[in-house]
Formats: sequence, structure tokens, C-alpha cells
Amino acid sequence: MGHIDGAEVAKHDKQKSCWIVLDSNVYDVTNFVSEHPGGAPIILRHAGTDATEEFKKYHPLDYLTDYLPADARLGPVDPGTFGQLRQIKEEKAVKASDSDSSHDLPHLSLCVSATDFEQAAKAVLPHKSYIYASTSANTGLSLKGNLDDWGRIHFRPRVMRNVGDVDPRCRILGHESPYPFYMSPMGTMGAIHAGAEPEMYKGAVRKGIHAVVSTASTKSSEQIMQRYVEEQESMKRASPTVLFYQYYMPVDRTKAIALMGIVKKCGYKGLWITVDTPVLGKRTADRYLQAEEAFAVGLEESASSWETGGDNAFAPAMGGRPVQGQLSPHTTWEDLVWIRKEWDGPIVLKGIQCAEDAKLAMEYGCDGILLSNHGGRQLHTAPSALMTLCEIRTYCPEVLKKLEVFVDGGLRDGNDVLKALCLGAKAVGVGRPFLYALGAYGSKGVERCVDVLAEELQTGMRLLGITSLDQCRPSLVNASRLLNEMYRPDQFSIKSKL
Ligand code: HEM
Ligand SMILES: Cc1cc2nc3c(=O)[nH]c(=O)nc-3n(C[C@H](O)[C@H](O)[C@H](O)COP(=O)(O)O)c2cc1C
Repeated sequence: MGHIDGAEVAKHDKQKSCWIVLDSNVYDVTNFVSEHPGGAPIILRHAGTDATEEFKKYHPLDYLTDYLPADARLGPVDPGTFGQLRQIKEEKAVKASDSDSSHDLPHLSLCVSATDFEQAAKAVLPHKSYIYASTSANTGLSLKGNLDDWGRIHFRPRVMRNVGDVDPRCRILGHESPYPFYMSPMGTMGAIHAGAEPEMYKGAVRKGIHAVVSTASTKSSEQIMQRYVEEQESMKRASPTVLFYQYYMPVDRTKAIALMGIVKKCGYKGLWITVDTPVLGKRTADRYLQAEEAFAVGLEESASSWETGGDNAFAPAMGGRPVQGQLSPHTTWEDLVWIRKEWDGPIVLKGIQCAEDAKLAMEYGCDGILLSNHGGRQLHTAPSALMTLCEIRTYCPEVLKKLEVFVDGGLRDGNDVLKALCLGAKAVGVGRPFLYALGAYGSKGVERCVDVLAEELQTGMRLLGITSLDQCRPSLVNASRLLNEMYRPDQFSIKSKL
């Protein structure tokens, strides 16, 4: 195969003839553009350019052989002509290092609250990446409810309790954790930081907190585990951090079992099955961006055909179009029977949103449940995790004794973790604050974010009058405002059967 001149490649920058350079090779992707699950606009934007760096944020290089026909590869670019490729106006790059030298970025020490990381990330991330992290469903009310409900519970502190020393440690699914919070699973971290998931979990390992790894990660489950092990080795295995795995169920049973096999082989310590995502929710900010991108490259007509989602859309939300088969809308409670046979470790259902389903999870022998509305990214006006926790306390308190109950969504202050624990939760998942910290400062930002939350938590324990987490109890909080609005069935009982 002869070398291809960069200037020639630059000419093929339209839908009717679209070439792109990836890993020093020229590909004719004209027929693939409209098939691309990430949408045609992103490919057309990079038509005629070297898109390798951008490509690697989202995909392993194997995709080039897995998804493109062999004859799409036209040959290597003439190395002396890279400069003649089409250039696009660069967006701010995703930072590859921990350096905080960017003039837009406040010094890390100026981040003193978990909410500060969002502003920092907004200043340095490409707009598309920020939208990916921050977007929420529909009019944004589910996200707003998450954020607001923490403030609707007030503490009832006890004083004069000798709070000189406090112990914030707890156990999560049998694994000791320095604090009762962990890192929530989030997909496509490569869009947020060039180091992607390994950079995020480096921060977790350094601070000892546990993390749940997403099925929709940029890096493979094996790569993530490998880098985690290397980080642990570098710390002489002194970190208590373990990795759990968040599982999106593929439609195809064989693929579902194979994925579970990989997860098991890698050594993930528990399966957190996401059950609030039978289809992708409507991510409004994503939709605007997608429509703008399509419009900019003259594809406004076809944009709408990506929006309906088919019946089994995968969760990634970088403006990507649903991928058939990656996420099953057909999952039922009965699936837990075969999953249990394939997976002998702990099972947590992620995305429980009412007391009935909490009870069902208990009856089906799950080890834990995570009360969550997916960070307000799925159902419009979904209940906050705290509201669901109130329901469980009221209608099926036995669940709190038998299962480990976790909550997530909207936590932005370490003090608030204590509210969830007082109402019976085991620990709280934290999502976006860590993602923003990663985007702005890499793993150092993640470490700082853990420190910020941990300091607030420990100060909160002292001001609340407790010295260990087993002293968290319902009388230390006033949840009346949430209880007033809580669902009331006709009779004061609920049934788990559908
Ligand atoms: C030309 C070869 C390409 C192939 C074969 C390819 C393949 C795919 C596939 C299979 C997906 C579905 C999701 C997944 O499995 O990860 C996807 C999604 C996506 N692709 Fe590509 N892609 C290509 C080029 C690109 C380029 C050049 C970019 C960026 C400049 C890009 C950005 C994306 C994005 C943003 C998504 C959505 C991911 C998400 O929402 O998490 N792709 N692509
Ligand atoms: C950018 C982003 C990506 C996410 N990806 C996933 C995912 O792949 N799987 C999943 O179960 N939950 C995912 N979630 C939901 C989180 O696990 C978690 O439920 C939520 O972020 C908690 O809310 P918070 O971000 O307000 O802390 C994602 C959330 C965000 C913000």
C-alpha cells in the first residue's frame, strides 16, 4: 500500500466522501459515517484530519479492525505531509497531566468545597465533556430534587459528648473503608481526562476509598483492574480500596454471561446491577448539543432519527446514538435467579426507587440495594434517594437490617453523609464531584475532593455529638419535611409483589 498525501486526505472532508486519519493510517469512512453509534456529526467534524487523539478518548484502536471493513483502510499517510491535513479549531484539550498551570484553573488549594470542582472543570473541559458530566433528564427536576433533599433534612445535635477523637471508618460489603462514602460508577471517563478511569482510581487508591467501575468505561475492565493492581503495588498494598463492578445487562444472554465471567476473572469484589436504565433517559443538554452539531455539518434532518433511542439503548451519553443490544430493556426479577448461579459474590441492585422494590430485592436474596435515580439522568421527577430511604424506614424497615442499603445522588457536603447514615443507610455514593475534580486536576483533584468530604464529615460528627458511625441514629435528624411528602398507600403496608 502506497503512502497517501495529507493534502489529498484533506480534500475528503464531506459526507459524500469522508476520509479520516487514525493511528497514522487513512480510512475511507464514507459508508460508516451514518452508521457510527457516536453520531455522524463527530466524524464529519474530524473528516480530513488526524483524529487519533480524539478517537482514543472514546475507543480502543481495536475498533478500527472490529467495526470497519478491511477495505476501508486506504494506506498510511505520507509522514512528511501530516501538516497538510485539514486542521480544526482546537477545543480546550482534556488535560493529560495533573498540572494546574492553566490560567483558567484556580489553584487546587482554592477548592475548599466539593462544589468548587464543578466551576474548575467547567473552565477547562471541552464544552461537550462538561455537558456529558453535568447533563440531567428532561427539565432537570430529578437532579434538582437530589440536590435539594439533603437540605430538607436537619440535624438534631447532642452537645457535651467528648468528641475529641472521632472514628469515621465503616465496612462496605465486608471491606473496610476509611469513610462511609465511595466513588459512584461513571462511564466514558476518557472524555473527562486523558488518563480516564485509571487516573480516577489512582486517586481512590491513594485515599483508600472504594469505587464502582462502570460497564461503559473508556478503558477495558482488564486494563482498569491491571492499573489498579499496579497502583496498589506502588503503595505496597497499604490501601484498603477495592473495586466493585457496575453491570449493565446486555440483551444477549451469552454476552451477559461472558461479561460476568470477565468481571469475575478480573477480581472485582461485587456486582452492582443497574436497574434504573432499561432505556437511556432523555438527557436534554446532550440533545441540544447533538442537534447543534448535526446542524453545523448539515445533518439536521437525520438528527431526529437518533433521538428516539430504539428499545435497547446503551447508557453512554456523549451524544452517542443508542447501540442495539448493549443494554437490555427486557430484564426482570427472574433474571436474578440465573445471575445468582453465575455470580457467587455480593449482588447490589443499583437504582431502587420505592419501598416495594426494596422488599423484592430482599426476597430475591440480594446483598445490597443502592437507592438512586442515576444522578437525575433517567426518569423525569424521580424520587431522591433520601425520599426512598424514608419510605423503606416506614414501610419495610426489615430491609435495613437484612441488606446493606446505599444511597446516591446530589451529595455535595460530607456532613450530609451523616443524615443518610442516621436514617439507616450504610454509605453514600458520590458521582459528579469526583468527575469534575478528575477533569480539572486529574487524580490530585480526586484526592483533594476525598479530603474535603472527609474533613466535613469528621467535623460534622463532632458537631453532631458522635464519635463513631454506629452512633448514627434516627433521633439525630429531623426528616419531617420529607416524611410529610412521602408516598402514603391506602393501607399502612406495601406489598412487594407486582
Ligand atoms: C472511524 C472509526 C470509528 C469507529 C469504528 C467507531 C465505533 C464506535 C462504536 C462501536 C461506538 C458505540 C459505543 C462503544 O462501543 O464505545 C461509538 C461511539 C462513539 N464514538 Fe466512535 N467510532 C469511530 C470513530 C470515532 C471518532 C473519530 C470519534 C471522535 C472524534 C468517535 C467518538 C465517539 C463517541 C463520542 C461515541 C459515543 C460514546 C459515548 O457516548 O460514550 N468515534 N463509536
Ligand atoms: C457522567 C456520569 C456518568 C454516569 N455513568 C453511569 C454508568 O455508566 N452506570 C451507572 O450505573 N451509573 C452511571 N451514572 C450515575 C452514577 O453512578 C450515580 O448514580 C450518580 O452520578 C450520583 O449522583 P451525583 O452525580 O449527583 O453524585 C453516571 C453519572 C454521571 C454524572
